[in-house]
Amino acid sequence: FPLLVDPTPASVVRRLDDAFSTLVSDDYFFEKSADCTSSAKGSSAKVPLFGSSALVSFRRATPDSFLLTVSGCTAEQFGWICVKFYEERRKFKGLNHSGLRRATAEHFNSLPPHPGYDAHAPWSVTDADPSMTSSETDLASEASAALVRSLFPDSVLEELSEEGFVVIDDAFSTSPAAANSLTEHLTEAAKRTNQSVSIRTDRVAFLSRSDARSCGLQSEYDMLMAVAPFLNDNVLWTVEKSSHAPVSPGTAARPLTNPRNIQVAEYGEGDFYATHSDNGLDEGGGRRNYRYLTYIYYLNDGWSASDGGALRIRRRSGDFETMEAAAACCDFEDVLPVGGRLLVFDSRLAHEVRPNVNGRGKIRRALTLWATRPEESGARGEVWDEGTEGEDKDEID
Ligand SMILES: O=C(O)CCC(=O)C(=O)O
Ligand SMILES: [Fe+2]
Repeated sequence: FPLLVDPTPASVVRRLDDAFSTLVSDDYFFEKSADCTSSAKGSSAKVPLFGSSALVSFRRATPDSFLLTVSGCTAEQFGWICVKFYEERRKFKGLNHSGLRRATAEHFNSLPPHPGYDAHAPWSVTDADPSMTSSETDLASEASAALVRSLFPDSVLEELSEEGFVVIDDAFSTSPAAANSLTEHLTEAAKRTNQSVSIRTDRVAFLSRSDARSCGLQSEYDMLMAVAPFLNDNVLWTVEKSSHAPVSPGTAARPLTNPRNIQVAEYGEGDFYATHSDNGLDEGGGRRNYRYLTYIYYLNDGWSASDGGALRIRRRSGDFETMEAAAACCDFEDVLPVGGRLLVFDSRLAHEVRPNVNGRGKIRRALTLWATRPEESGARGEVWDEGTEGEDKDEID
């Protein structure tokens, strides 16, 4: 689909070419290789996730238009590549993205969400951070598997299954300097989400393992990634009658899959997130996505009740259609976001982040990962509202 640009000063063309090169060299989704050309006319890259033939190229078609071409992949993979570019669209300021936007919306309206990545046992750092040596990644993989084993004795697994959530204190000790370094990352990468400020006011970014490493948070990243492999091996998974056929790479025996990136969120003074479910019911009675368990690791040294910012979780609130009904019916527990605390809960449960009211400008920070369970979620595609107001306001310079 064509991406139009008008007018086309040489500097804009260069900037767009550079944006494409930077995107494909920085993102695990793409891979530059010998047969991927980069010339005055444009450049291309492979998409190893979708096999050896998937290719994306970004070329100047006419003096005032660019063409993004995707080849060698299935229709579903094409949809995922469109989503990827759409997520990165702000790097291509000045282009008309309506074709890309339409393809992304079509994808979301007709296909299920991304199933996630295989949750190896033990969690293998090598795949996530190929720039490290194999002895470094072996050590990190073993350390995170051992840590998670120690954090999830049977009593914790039982509590999680009975209550739908469990709080694990002193899971890890993170230096305040590492936590503070996230702010710099958030300034660069971060965004307010597309959700309205009446629902949430935090800022989020997604960190790859090398991003996490650059903030000194690689062990925290590994710990979060190692939970799904541990649970896959240590929980007796029951396949319910309603289950869908397994969606690769999830299987009936090893149902949890991992995303590649962890979310970091910052709540400044007054910031909050209203009652929501990370995987609520949609209009058709299915689930909105594949999320099955939410884990949140808090980075806030010396946080106390008077600072606010508790995560208020509603017991047994997974099957309510509206959050108002869940909040009215279900009693809650307030979990303070104290440093080193790991909270694990059923992603269906209603919860909210109470306002940060510490009064001293202290930022509340958390790392979040959602373990996904494709075959059991019942999700069939997210509802994508093409008319989302204000979505693209900042696209044109
Ligand atoms: O930071 C927290 O405690 C929870 C954040 C949350 O609910 C979310 O990001 O979905
Ligand atoms: Fe949430």
